[in-house]
Amino acid sequence: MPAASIASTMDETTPLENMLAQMERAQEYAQVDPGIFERLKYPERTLKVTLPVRMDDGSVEVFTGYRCQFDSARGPYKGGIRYHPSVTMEEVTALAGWMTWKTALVDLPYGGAKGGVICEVKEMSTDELRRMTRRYTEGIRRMIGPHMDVPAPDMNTNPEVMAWIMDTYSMYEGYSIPQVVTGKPLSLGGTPGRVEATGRGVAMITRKVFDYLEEDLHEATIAIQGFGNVGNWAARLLVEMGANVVAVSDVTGARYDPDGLDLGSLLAFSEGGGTMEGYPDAEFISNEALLELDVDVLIPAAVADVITTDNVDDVRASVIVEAANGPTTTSADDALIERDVPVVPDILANAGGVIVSYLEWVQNTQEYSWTLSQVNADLERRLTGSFDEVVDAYHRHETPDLRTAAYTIALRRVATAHELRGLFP
Ligand SMILES: NC(=O)c1ccc[n+]([C@@H]2O[C@H](COP(=O)([O-])OP(=O)(O)OC[C@H]3O[C@@H](n4cnc5c(N)ncnc54)[C@H](O)[C@@H]3O)[C@@H](O)[C@H]2O)c1
Repeated sequence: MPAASIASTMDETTPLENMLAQMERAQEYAQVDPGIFERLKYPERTLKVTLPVRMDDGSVEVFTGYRCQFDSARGPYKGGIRYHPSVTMEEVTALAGWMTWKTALVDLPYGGAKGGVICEVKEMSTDELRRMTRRYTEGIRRMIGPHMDVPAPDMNTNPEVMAWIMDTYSMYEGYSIPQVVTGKPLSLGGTPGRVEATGRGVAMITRKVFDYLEEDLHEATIAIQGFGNVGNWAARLLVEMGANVVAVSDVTGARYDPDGLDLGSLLAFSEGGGTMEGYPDAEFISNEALLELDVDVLIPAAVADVITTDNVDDVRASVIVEAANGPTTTSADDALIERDVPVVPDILANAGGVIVSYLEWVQNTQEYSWTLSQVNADLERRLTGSFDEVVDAYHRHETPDLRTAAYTIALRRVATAHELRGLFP
């Protein structure tokens, strides 16, 4: 059983229940129209697709996939596609809801969506993954489109997978439509800066929260759960900013060195296909132990529901920056509020990815391209501006935490769009 599922069964709430509780808590401050608030608790639609795929040995395996479109009041649906054994319709719905609040919080002209396929990519060849991706794209192609719903990468999907989706969609339409997905390879209309955007945003937000707390990021100790796209870029950029990354993990476990890890060697090892379990240096500890390290910053950057009532009392970090979606359950949040531990919520901390996805889509739509420094400057402007808005709302509304402040802003923006558009018909 994957660790993610173990964590969720031990805790009392699911990601969807956590999201609804986060909305309820913010409604006290957002005070949006009760009818609109009721509407915002449910997705507009979710498609379940059955995907028969020819495997390399000639057999046929049948996969299940989903695409949930949560809300489109502010613009086309936007959200990643995840390949993971723990994908469920309920999890995809929560992730689509979080995308809705995230795009609203950072003020992008988008709604929210999410997709997922239940599969174990480590056990599949590239050809099998490509055939599954094409079949999934065929399954959801009536829902997606450059002005309708624009997918992007998430866990275990990458620019190559986006290229297959773009190709399959374009084949059906009869001409090339790069802007149907973001996170594409550079030579297919991808933007410089997209691959590292989420990790860069996490690093920028960590620096920003340190400035806000009037603490020095230089030499601050940092533990990061998950050393995939988001975790490894956040680690590199935080080290560039002078911080001390002392622990990182993947699904096999964590490596810990209180004096700071040799990140270059870890990156080379993992890029060569190595796992934390097989890495020869630094102390090997469990993912659970990483979450409980006495560090300045804890960055969960893997799966949902890892900070729960079971371990929250043992979490000793002074600040938590949520790079993963939904890493903290509602009751764990209550304990962190009680202890005054600042948590930068996922819908703000990991919004760098969707911001640069938006910049990619804008470039594709305008058939024009930007430089890396233009992209990074725009990312920083939007993300740090959103952080300031959240801090302002936190003080102005006297919300219990930054998450409630972020949701208050997001709920009001989405509700205003619904109010202005009116109830159909
Ligand atoms: N990629 C993006 O642009 C993006 C944007 C916003 C949010 N996120 C979120 O960030 C998180 C990580 O995404 P990613 O793109 O880096 O994925 P990834 O697949 O590149 O990396 C995931 C990492 O988590 C580890 N992992 C998987 N299951 C684990 C478990 N049960 N316990 C501990 N570690 C585990 C993997 O070994 C890997 O190191 C996800 O929650 C995702 O939704 C990603």
